[in-house]
Amino acid sequence: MKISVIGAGSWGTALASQLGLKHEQVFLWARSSELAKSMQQTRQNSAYLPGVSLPERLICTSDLEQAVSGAELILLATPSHAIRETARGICPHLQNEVIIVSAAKGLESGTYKRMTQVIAEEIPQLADRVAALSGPNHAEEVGRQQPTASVVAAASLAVAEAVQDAFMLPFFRVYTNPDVVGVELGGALKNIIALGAGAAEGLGFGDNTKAALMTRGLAEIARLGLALGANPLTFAGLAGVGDLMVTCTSRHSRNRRAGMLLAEGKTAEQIQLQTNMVVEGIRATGAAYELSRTSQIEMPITEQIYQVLYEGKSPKTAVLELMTRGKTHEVEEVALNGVIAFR
Ligand SMILES: NC(=O)c1ccc[n+]([C@@H]2O[C@H](COP(=O)([O-])OP(=O)(O)OC[C@H]3O[C@@H](n4cnc5c(N)ncnc54)[C@H](O)[C@@H]3O)[C@@H](O)[C@H]2O)c1
Ligand SMILES: O=P(O)(O)OC[C@H](O)CO
Repeated sequence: MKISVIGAGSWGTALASQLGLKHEQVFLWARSSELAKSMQQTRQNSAYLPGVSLPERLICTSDLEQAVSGAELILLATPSHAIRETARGICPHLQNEVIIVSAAKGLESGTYKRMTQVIAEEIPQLADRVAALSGPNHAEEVGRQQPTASVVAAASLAVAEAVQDAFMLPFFRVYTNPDVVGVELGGALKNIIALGAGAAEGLGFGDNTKAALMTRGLAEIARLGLALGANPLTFAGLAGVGDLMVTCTSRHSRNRRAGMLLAEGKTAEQIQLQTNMVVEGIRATGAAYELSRTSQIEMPITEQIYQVLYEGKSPKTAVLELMTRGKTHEVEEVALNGVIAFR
């Protein structure tokens, strides 16, 4: 089986190196020919995942046609803002039976679409063979083969199981879930709450504050998810609370670190310029804020983080406004297709 990983950032590199342990023909495509050459020679991606050795048989290339032609499984691991152009770029080189997996966690700016929707639009002939991989997965730990659980979502069980089979290793356990909407929204929206958790930490607040943000953050993620057609139970799983926990607390999280910089008074623009790595939560906040307005869903934490990122509000004021907003109930049950969900 030929597998291609498109995008040689931290996540693409970690997943390619994992797949290279299991499959004979694995290609890792980097946009930069220098990076591809250096990875091929040194067996390291020192720019994005230093300290992780790439398996000998992994082929690193910047030739897109070489990477994808004849592949049976293609993993798109660029940042979410590059997924549309990446899907468009691979399209002419594809064979019919290929499965495309999105590893990106974000929503498209302007359209607010999920990544599998974007891919299906660009490669319509494969719309029923597109899946999303998500969960509490930091590249730095997967690259070092630390026990990790992940979830693959696809409308077709056969597609989800094919991806599950391709990725399963003793240190990487993959579950399937038919709820593509919930899995993708969980992965994209937790980054917003992680910005808040980092900001709270940067302001000197402790564990109570972080727990409150994570719990109420999950409530608003589930509220929007429900409105957009997700199964609310997905948010109790790996792509929901699992990823929220890891991103809000891990030293590896770029979104959490970005939040800490917000607390120091840095702007979103300054934070992006300070790192070569993507901070998905910044764009996701804009998308979620617009979605919450059009769906008339209350997302107070997202709204405050939006105002900090895009309107210059101070994180301290945002915390005060969250704490002093009108009183409300914690749990409101709603019935949805026979499932009891919490609002
Ligand atoms: N890093 C992780 O631990 C992790 C885990 C799970 C999911 N993800 C998700 O995976 C996606 C990629 O994240 P990452 O951590 O690998 O990012 P990264 O910042 O480490 O690397 C991004 C890579 O994408 C490349 N890139 C940027 N713009 C591009 C474009 N227009 N076309 C092609 N390539 C482009 C960069 O050159 C770089 O190689 C994100 O959506 C992220 O949320 C990351
Ligand atoms: O480093 P972050 O904040 O982009 O998070 C990476 C992954 O999404 C964690 O699951």
